[in-house]
Amino acid sequence: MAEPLLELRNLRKSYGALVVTDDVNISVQPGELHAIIGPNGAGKTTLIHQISGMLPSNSGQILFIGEDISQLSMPQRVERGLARSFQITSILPGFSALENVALAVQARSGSSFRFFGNASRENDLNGLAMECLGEVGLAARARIPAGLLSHGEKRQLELAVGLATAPKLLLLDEPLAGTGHDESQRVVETLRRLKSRLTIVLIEHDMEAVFSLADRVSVLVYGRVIATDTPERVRANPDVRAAYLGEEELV
Ligand SMILES: Nc1ncnc2c1ncn2[C@@H]1O[C@H](COP(=O)(O)OP(=O)(O)OP(=O)(O)O)[C@@H](O)[C@H]1O
Repeated sequence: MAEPLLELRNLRKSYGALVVTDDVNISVQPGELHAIIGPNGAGKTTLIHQISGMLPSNSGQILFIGEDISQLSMPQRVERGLARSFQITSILPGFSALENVALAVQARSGSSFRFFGNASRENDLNGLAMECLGEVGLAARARIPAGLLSHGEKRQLELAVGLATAPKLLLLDEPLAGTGHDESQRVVETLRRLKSRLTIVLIEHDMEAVFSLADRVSVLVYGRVIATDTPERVRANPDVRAAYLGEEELV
């Protein structure tokens, strides 16, 4: 196997006596879509927070492209190409879809845009932002105020904002949550397109989507990884099936 793009080594997070992620070891290969599934409260969101730098870990290491990034801040991780999609709550409803993405492009580009005149700067920003919107299938909705987009379109906009940071790896926390059937199909198609050029770590409760998109799946139960394998093998794994009894159906 190639050198992993992202490697979690013995990662752990606890709140007092409650151990939320416990000795987590996961390797994400370049180009793969690696899903992390698990019953409610298994620690999936906490793990994404630890990887993105939103939450410090109690122990363990996070290696990204061979570098130990465990002590880096969230912006430093984004700079290195490790981004998470921003939640709907971070979208500015009064600004158009294009402006939302352009702001994210500007944040990434920092000073490099200062040297352009205003008009050309705006053209460059908008051009890059339009590319991101095009990738998620929202180009036709670029001028609509974000607050007027449907729920599914807002989730696509979150993806575009994530893409604006030019990531090598995108962390996605439940991108299908709250979407209807048609909308979720659109987001799945977008993810299928993105996975051809990006490495993706996906947390998702929609098992149909997970099993159709993922190259490999890690299963987290009570903060521990009980299996990492292809979707077919994970689905057939008796420990995984037992962990899911009474939970979401494993399709
Ligand atoms: N700040 C916190 N303080 C104390 N306990 C917390 C905190 N954040 C999360 N937890 C606990 O950690 C456990 C894992 O939560 P987490 O949200 O990571 O799980 P999850 O797998 O993402 O769940 P879900 O699938 O329901 O979103 C839960 O028992 C939760 O109550």
